[in-house]
Amino acid sequence: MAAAIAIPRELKPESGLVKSSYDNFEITEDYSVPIIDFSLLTSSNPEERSKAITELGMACEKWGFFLLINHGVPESLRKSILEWLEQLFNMPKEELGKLGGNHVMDPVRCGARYFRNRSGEPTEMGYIKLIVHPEFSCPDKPADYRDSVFEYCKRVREIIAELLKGVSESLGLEPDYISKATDLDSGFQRFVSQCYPPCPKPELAHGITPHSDHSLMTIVTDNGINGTQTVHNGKWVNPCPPSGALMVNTCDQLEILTNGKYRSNIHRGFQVANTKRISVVSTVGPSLDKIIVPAPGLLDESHPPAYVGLTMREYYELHQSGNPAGKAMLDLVRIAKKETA
Ligand SMILES: O=C(O)CCC(=O)C(=O)O
Ligand SMILES: [Fe+2]
Repeated sequence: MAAAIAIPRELKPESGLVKSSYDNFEITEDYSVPIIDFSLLTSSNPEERSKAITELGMACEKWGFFLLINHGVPESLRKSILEWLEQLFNMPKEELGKLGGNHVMDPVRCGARYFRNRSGEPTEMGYIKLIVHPEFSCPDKPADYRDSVFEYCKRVREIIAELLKGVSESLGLEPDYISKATDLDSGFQRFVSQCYPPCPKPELAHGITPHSDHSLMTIVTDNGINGTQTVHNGKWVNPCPPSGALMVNTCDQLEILTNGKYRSNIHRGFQVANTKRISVVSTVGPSLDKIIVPAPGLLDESHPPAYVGLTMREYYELHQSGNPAGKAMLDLVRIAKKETA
């Protein structure tokens, strides 16, 4: 039985926009982010593969984030998705809103949402959130892109399944441990996109509330205008992926499953001065009815379970029912450490 959890008031929908202490972190240009070569992770050369798995484990442990190259998603497919989104976000917001519902489990949700600019004023942006697996949902407007969206989502799901195989191995678990423990074949996948308006006053540019994602892993790409920033060592890093590279974040369900060894990363989507920015975010998580708990193989006397189990559905509904700043949602399932005498 999953534990009953009270939702703190500040996470309820009526609370609206959330300010966060992460907003005060400075943005640094001085960094070198981990890059994982997907072709090495799937290489038939055991040495190459083993090295790539070690690098993957390091990236998950030290950053909770990496750039993925040679992933095999055709550029034409990515472009087609962005073309569709461009048309979708050109629709009047009221029309966009009519394409979907309002409940967190509605398969299509879209319309306008808000973030704060630097002076604290709400700024409107377009968004769409689709549930794309195990059932695939996608509006038919604008027409003719459904097959591309389906294909992109399938490719992303396959990449994440392969990455999670490597993650299992990097932890010394069986390659299919995470896939089995999460019932990944029926995993809960979403396709999310946001359209940030250009910011006419660069000094006021800002972004959505810093947060961690609810799933196992998230893959992010954009219309070539980079703006997904990630927290590392108390600073904001803007990784600026090389052309075609995908950004990968580790998420809350992976933190729970690894008992905190691979922690979910805090990130935010940022507005860019004078240019419209469209981000494309794909989250892949456990099957909705699976209760996710720390892997027994990673527990011992000095590493007791650090999180209580919830089903993915419970966790997702809690995560989406408010505006969870930072890791507020994960904090709800964290077990307080026992005081030692
Ligand atoms: O829009 C972005 O750049 C990131 C969005 C994001 O983090 C999310 O949708 O979970
Ligand atoms: Fe996110």
